[in-house]
Amino acid sequence: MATRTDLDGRPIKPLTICMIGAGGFIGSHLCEKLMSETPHKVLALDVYNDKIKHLLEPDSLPWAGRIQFHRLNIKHDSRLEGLIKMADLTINLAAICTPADYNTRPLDTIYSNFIDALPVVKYCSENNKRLIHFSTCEVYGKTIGSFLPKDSPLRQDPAYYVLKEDTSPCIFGSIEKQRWSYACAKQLIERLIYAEGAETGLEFTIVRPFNWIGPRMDFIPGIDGPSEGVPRVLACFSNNLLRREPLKLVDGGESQRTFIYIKDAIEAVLLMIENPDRANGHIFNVGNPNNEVTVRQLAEMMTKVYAKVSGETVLESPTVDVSSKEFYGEGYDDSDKRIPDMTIINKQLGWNPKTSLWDLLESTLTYQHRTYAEAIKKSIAKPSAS
Ligand SMILES: NC(=O)c1ccc[n+]([C@@H]2O[C@H](COP(=O)([O-])OP(=O)(O)OC[C@H]3O[C@@H](n4cnc5c(N)ncnc54)[C@H](O)[C@@H]3O)[C@@H](O)[C@H]2O)c1
Ligand SMILES: O=C(O)[C@H]1O[C@H](OP(=O)(O)OP(=O)(O)OC[C@H]2O[C@@H](n3ccc(=O)[nH]c3=O)[C@H](O)[C@@H]2O)[C@H](O)[C@@H](O)[C@@H]1O
Repeated sequence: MATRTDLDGRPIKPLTICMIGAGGFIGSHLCEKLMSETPHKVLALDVYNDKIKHLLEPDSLPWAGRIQFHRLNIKHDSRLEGLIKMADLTINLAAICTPADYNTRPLDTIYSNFIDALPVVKYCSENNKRLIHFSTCEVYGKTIGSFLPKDSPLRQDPAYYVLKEDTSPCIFGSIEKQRWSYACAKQLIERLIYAEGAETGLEFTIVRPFNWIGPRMDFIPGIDGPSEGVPRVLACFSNNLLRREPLKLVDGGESQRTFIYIKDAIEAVLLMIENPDRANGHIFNVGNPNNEVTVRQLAEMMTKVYAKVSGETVLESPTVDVSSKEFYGEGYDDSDKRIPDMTIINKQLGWNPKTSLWDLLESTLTYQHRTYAEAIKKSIAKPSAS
């Protein structure tokens, strides 16, 4: 492998990275990238490893020896500090991060996103280790514009909706709206990390992902996850399409999101890893402002793309409306619109997303069809056969 250089032309020394939550969606893509394109070593920590099995076995893989899996729960495992000490850099991805959990399991959500992250921050700070912590775009909550009258011309003014790391406020709903337990816990851990940076000199970078999507995201209920489980929207809609059911639009599907292809986002994380002087002390939005749609438009586009990649016809009624109470339960609320400002990441790392929503859905739904269509057919056929 040729010597890698950073954005300032300096050679990059091989690093040892302690990656917590490496077995999840983002972790699996980050491990894949680090193994195939860099000389860095990864200590991969997680409770599960199904999504990175292909990187761990067999022993003859070209990167064998550079990735080591440690099955552990950071809630209660004394090995954590030792592993952080062994590494040059810690990346913390571990979290409960599906909206269906925020209002039904708020205690677990708060513990996972705040309390369980505390020792990680402490060990990094005490041992002078760099930390890249995964937060979320949900810390912005609702836009200022959402409080204006529906017909206010100010709603068209980006100052009222574009989300900027150093100036936008964090606007959450009332305590009864337990959906915000996640955003609030993430906000507090961000504030703690920032304070460690200011008071004790912790070298940190905070990442705020804006709806990263792609293969291996979450699970398909009843196939590789619980039948009653509710994953994030990409997996919910994929599941509906695979089962030839209408896609469920929560509260009319009017909320807006910007979706980014996981592979574009991972490029940004790699730049952060390899350019500490440019990334330390910063909070970065990582999203694709050009890929904005309403959830209804996302459903329509996924329906069209899935018909193309699977060769199946589209249902007569491809979508159905459901209330948020019915779908998520009491205490659900929503972010209205999420457009990331890209000024800081552009200035510090020169990074820009590349992939259009259509293209990322085409590659992702091709993967979903190839991975799950047969298993779904079998699971549907089973009950009637028995
Ligand atoms: N995917 C996105 O677009 C997105 C958006 C915003 C924020 N994030 C944040 O990025 C991070 C990773 O997200 P993801 O989409 O990969 O989620 P994910 O659920 O796929 O991955 C999280 C991983 O952490 C592991 N984990 C959780 N608690 C643990 C514990 N106590 N000990 C050990 N491992 C534990 C889980 O087993 C899982 O494999 C999370 O912090 C999430 O809040 C992701
Ligand atoms: O990915 C992100 O950036 C963040 O956003 C997600 O939050 P959200 O975008 O609300 O979660 P999704 O489950 O992906 O839902 C997106 C929208 O689709 C809607 N939805 C979801 C599922 C469904 O079947 N139908 C449907 O209309 C939701 O109500 C919501 O408005 C999660 O909070 C986190 O994983 C993460 O922090």
